[in-house]
Amino acid sequence: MLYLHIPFCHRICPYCSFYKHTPGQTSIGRFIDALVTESAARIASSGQVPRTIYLGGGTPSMLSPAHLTKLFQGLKESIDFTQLDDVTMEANPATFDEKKAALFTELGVTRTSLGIQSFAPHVLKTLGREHTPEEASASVDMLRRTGMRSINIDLMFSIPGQSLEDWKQTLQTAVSLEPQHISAYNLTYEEDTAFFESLRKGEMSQNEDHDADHFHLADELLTQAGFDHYETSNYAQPDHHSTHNQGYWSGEDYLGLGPSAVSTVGMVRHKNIPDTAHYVSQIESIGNAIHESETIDEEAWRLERIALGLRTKEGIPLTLLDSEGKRRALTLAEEGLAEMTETSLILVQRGRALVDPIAAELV
Ligand SMILES: C[S@@+](CC[C@H](N)C(=O)[O-])C[C@H]1O[C@@H](n2cnc3c(N)ncnc32)[C@H](O)[C@@H]1O
Ligand SMILES: C[S@@+](CC[C@H](N)C(=O)[O-])C[C@H]1O[C@@H](n2cnc3c(N)ncnc32)[C@H](O)[C@@H]1O
Ligand code: SF4
Repeated sequence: MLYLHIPFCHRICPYCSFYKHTPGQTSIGRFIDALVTESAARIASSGQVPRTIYLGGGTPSMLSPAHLTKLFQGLKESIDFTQLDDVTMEANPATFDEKKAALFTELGVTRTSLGIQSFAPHVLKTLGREHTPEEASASVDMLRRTGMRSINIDLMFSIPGQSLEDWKQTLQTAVSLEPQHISAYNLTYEEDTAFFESLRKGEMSQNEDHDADHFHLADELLTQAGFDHYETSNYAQPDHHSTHNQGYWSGEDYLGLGPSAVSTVGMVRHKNIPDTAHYVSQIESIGNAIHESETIDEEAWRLERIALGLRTKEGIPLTLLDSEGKRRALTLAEEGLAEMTETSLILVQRGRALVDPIAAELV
């Protein structure tokens, strides 16, 4: 698995804590050279043969056709694209036209994840998004017309000012566009964001009842529309589950390259420097941009497997739980929040909305 971080955005959304910035004076050509150099070097030194590639960000779709072509040509020098199961690229509506959409497929992208967030104009405004609902729908149509194998739509819920009816209409519009995958994220107030600051000042407030109501509505409506609710925030049509993201949840090794990207190979986690200018100069001078490294001990690994595994519909193997955890798991089953099989603990519908506090209780 290979993750590549493209840190550029046209505008910074007030809820987003991922590493990103406007391009400013960055030489994007030099950045792409650095990413290609780093990919070849880290693939060779780790012995990892990627089966999936994920281009995230930031906003990879805002790269120009020439820069996208340069990036993919460079990657193809060290990666055999015929051996890949899946190549995902994140895209924002209104950052590509039909010609660029056709180029995505031509270059080898098989799955596009579109950050639509909402189809309600007032919610898009609260989120500081640049696109209109019409542009979002047009982007989905454009990708489909150019033969994209799999289209994901990212949506967000429990946003201040978003009623349950707004959320229902957003879900219905998303379903009517017939994407193969929908991600529905509960808004989180991440530190160092404008939303977090508004929450701290009391200008925004969190409402756990809204969180649960919006979660259950998505579960009901999307499941009825034929989607498999395979992870807390993810719904897929048959055979369109994200293999790359499933790799993260099941604890596979992965390489994460580009500024701020995280890798985990053989219980060692590396994080690249979250600064594009430093990233480029370090790759050019010493060939890597690793900023933090840690060996994950067994206990930390166990806790991570529980927190991520409980989010999936397969649940967690009981062998991950200590005796106290097993006792708590039995209580969860008695309370109707989980199901215990001979080998696994799986959250049932009522428990799935409470996955984070339940995971905290089990460890
Ligand atoms: C890193 S963003 C990149 C996608 C793309 N740039 C965009 O904005 O459409 C990936 C997704 O994470 C989700 N996301 C980002 N910040 C979030 C937050 N604070 N709470 C919940 N979901 C969030 C959004 O749905 C977003 O589409
Ligand atoms: C929030 S998820 C959205 C996934 C999307 N819903 C889908 O189905 O493909 C993707 C984001 O997670 C972050 N991300 C994923 N893998 C990463 C890694 N290895 N290192 C750093 N960030 C990563 C990036 O910001 C990326 O844009
Ligand atoms: S949500 Fe997407 S477009 Fe908005 S700042 Fe984050 S990465 Fe950029």
